[in-house]
Amino acid sequence: MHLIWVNLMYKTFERMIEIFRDHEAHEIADNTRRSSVLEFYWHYISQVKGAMILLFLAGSVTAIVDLSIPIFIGSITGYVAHAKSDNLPSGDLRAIFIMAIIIIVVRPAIHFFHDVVTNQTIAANFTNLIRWQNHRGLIRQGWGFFQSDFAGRIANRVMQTGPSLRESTVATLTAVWYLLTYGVSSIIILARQSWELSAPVFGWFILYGLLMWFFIPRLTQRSNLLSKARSGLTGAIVDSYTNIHTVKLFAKSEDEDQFVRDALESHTSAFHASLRMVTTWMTSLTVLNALLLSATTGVGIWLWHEGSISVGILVTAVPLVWQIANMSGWVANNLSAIFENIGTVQDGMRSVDRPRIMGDAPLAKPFAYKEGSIVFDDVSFSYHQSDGTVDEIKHIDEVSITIHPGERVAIVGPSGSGKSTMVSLLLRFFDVNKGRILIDGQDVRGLQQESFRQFVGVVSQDTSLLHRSILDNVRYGRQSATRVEVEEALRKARADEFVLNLVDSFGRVGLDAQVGERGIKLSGGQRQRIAIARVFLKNAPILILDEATSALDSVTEQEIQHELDELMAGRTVIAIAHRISTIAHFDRIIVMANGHIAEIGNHQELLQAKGHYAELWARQSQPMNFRQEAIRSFPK
Ligand SMILES: Nc1ncnc2c1ncn2[C@@H]1O[C@H](COP(=O)(O)OP(=O)(O)OP(=O)(O)O)[C@@H](O)[C@H]1O
Repeated sequence: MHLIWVNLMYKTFERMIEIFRDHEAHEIADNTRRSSVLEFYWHYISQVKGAMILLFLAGSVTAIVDLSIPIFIGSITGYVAHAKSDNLPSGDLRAIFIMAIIIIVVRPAIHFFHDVVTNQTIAANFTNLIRWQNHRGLIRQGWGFFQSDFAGRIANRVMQTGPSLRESTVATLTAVWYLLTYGVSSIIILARQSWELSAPVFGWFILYGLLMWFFIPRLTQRSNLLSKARSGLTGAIVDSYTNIHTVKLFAKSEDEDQFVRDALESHTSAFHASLRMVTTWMTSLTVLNALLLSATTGVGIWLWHEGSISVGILVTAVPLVWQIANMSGWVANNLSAIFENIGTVQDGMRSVDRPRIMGDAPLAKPFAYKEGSIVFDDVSFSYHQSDGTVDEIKHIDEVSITIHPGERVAIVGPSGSGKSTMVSLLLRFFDVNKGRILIDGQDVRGLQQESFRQFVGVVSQDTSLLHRSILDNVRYGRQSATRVEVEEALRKARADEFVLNLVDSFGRVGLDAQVGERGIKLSGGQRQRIAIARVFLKNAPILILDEATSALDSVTEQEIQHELDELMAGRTVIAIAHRISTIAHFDRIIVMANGHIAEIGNHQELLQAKGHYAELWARQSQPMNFRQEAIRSFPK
């Protein structure tokens, strides 16, 4: 029965902050400008004001209750010094009784309240509210955003910003506020007895303030550098693990060691620099506290000797300042943690508090599908360089083409000629620098991106899968699909057989088997077939096939090609291919060279033109002729 009440009480506190609250209104990445640190803090704190006010009140009451203890010690000493042991006046007895109640009941109760608000209400919920909102903002960033940073570093920033922001806020509201409440009250209490007695505490506060003024900016700056070094280190390590295949393949372990070693060395020296500052700051405080204690004791004894204060006041003053000295170490620890955490938050802001790249325009409209026409109208585009400037090279150069509804168009051309970039522009992963791209007469820049991408099925070159089950991966094409529909899509993509035999390390089989991070437990061809199954399931009216069957053996490719041809019927298709034989039957073929359209026409027309395409065709046919020749001349 008791347990139920205890659980209920904990639950009440745990539910005070709703992590997934009203998130659309709180997306920081929607900001068009970057926030200051204070604005960034306020953005999150303002969402949990109630809990923060409770924490603030609990901290204030704790300081006042703690303050009463030296006062009571002083009072009791006073009573004992003047009264006889068998005859304590009833007023003194009452005061001792009140002190007992405060120590035995009130103090534990208020500490419990403080802890329950800090731990149950704030710790987990506030941290994860920040992480959730930051992740939501980041995942909506444009593709280009993720291309220009380490995934590990971005993840580290999302993970670190939450706890650091929470810890620094809680420490400010508890430690700093405690010291202020306790210290100012002490000065008032001592000054009411004698201003000389309060002078050391007063002086201590001024020197403490000066120390803070000197150390805080330096601590912040070094913490910033430390945090940056930590993110860089995580990024370097994660990058090695992510690309482990390349590392092994090229026997680059030594080089990778050096790469991570460099990052670790930068981190160590940033750490040393930060800790040097912390050690100097702590030592200065210890000296300051020693001065406070000896000055208060000296002044107190002198005043008592002069007869200006009683022994009770002297016995109150010494533990009062002793508590300030004790706490100042704790507060200093908290302060250095606060600034280390502010540094981490500032580092996190480099990823989290960024204007959204390639977000929807403010008045973006939902896409209205009509018949699937696509127009590239005098499109030019250059990628941005890592310093944010636009590359001088035109990666797409004044391209104009109209693709009619239901038309199948192939794009061929040498590597780096801009084929995939054309597709990225159509999907609005990047914005054109000149011209416009229209789908069904609607400029993609004025459309809600998710609304038109719903109508486009894409099999891309990079067929990495999510670390989830086969079922979840295929359902990425259409969440509402039934298991039977998923099985049918897998059958069409010739993936049903190998999926049936899949077993993961937890014994899950078939559709429920997990595929491993980025699908590495599957072969390249198997991953590609899962990606094709997704597109079968999505059943979108516009298809983009970027080297969709490049990883397949020729038998499987032919089998799937038949299903793909059926899927393509009546849909607008753009297919990128290196193997021309797979697209020779398309309605039109575009030959790209250095970002522009070099040739355009159907297979026959392009062969007759005797240009790049004809040359490419001849080259690709050659090995086959040679092979056939070889087979013919093979001894029977
Ligand atoms: N994210 C990027 N940032 C900067 N430059 C890029 C980026 N992606 C591609 N490029 C450059 O744009 C040019 C065209 O690349 P694209 O990927 O469109 O070529 P492609 O014809 O699809 O090549 P492939 O056949 O090898 O896939 C290349 O010079 C490439 O270096």
